Amino acid sequence: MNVQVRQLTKSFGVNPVLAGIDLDFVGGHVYGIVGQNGAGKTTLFNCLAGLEAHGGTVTTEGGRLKDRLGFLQTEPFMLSRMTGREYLRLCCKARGVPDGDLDARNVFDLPLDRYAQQYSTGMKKKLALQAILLQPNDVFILDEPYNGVDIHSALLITEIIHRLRASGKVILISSHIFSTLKDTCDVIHVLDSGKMAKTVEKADFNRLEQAMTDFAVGNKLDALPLG
Ligand SMILES: Nc1ncnc2c1ncn2[C@@H]1O[C@H](COP(=O)(O)OP(=O)(O)OP(=O)(O)O)[C@@H](O)[C@H]1O
Repeated sequence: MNVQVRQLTKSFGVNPVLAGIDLDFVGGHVYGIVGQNGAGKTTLFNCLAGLEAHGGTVTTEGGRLKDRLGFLQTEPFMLSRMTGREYLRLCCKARGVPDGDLDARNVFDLPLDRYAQQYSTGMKKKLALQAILLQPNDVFILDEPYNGVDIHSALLITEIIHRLRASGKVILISSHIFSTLKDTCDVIHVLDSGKMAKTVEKADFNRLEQAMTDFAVGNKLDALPLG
C-alpha cells in the first residue's frame, strides 16, 4: 500500500503547526521523521491516523488508511482493569482477526495476566506494539518506538522493523536518536517550522548527522569548563 500526502495543514487555534506537507510513502520502505521538540511530528502522525481534523489530503490505493494502519503512540493509553491479554484480544477483535495463541506470540515476554495500566512505560509500549503486529496492517506509524524500552527489546524492535520492510509494509518512525534512524530508515524527512525542510536518502545520513551535530553543538559548550 502506498500513501500520498498533499498539502496537509494543521493549526491549533491561531497557531499553525503543519503548513502544507507533501509526502509520498511507498511499500517496502522505512521513513524517519525528525525535527526538534514541538516541530509537529506527533501532530503529523495524528493527522495521518485520522485522529485530528486537518486540511489537505491523505490518499491510499485500495481502501482507507485507518483500516490498514497500526499506530504506536508515544504514550499508549491503557484502560483500567484490563489485562495485557485482554488488551491484545480487544485489538484483534476490533480488526476482525483471531488472536491465536497469545502466549506463543508474546515476543516481549510481557506479564499478560497483569493489568496493563500498571505496566511500566516500556512495557506499555511493547504491549501496544505487539497489538498492532497481530493486526493485518500495511502501514505502521511508530512514534518514538524505542523510548523507554530496554536494550533487548530495542534490538527486537529493530529486527521487527527490518522484517516489516522486507514484507512490503510502509513504516514511519520518529526518533530523537540518530543511530536508531540510521539502522532502520531508507529516507529521513526533516520537519522544521511546519514544513518538510529536507529529505535525505540513506547515502547522505552521515552528512545529515554531522550537520545536525554542528547545528546542535556549535560553540555552545565553549563557556563550560569541560576540559
Ligand atoms: N492539542 C493541542 N493543542 C494545542 N497545541 C498543541 C496540541 N498538540 C500539540 N500542540 C502544539 O503543536 C506543536 C507540535 O507539537 P507535536 O507534539 O506535534 O511536536 P513533536 O514534534 O511531536 O514534539 P516532541 O519531539 O517533543 O514529541 C507544539 O507547539 C505543541 O505545543
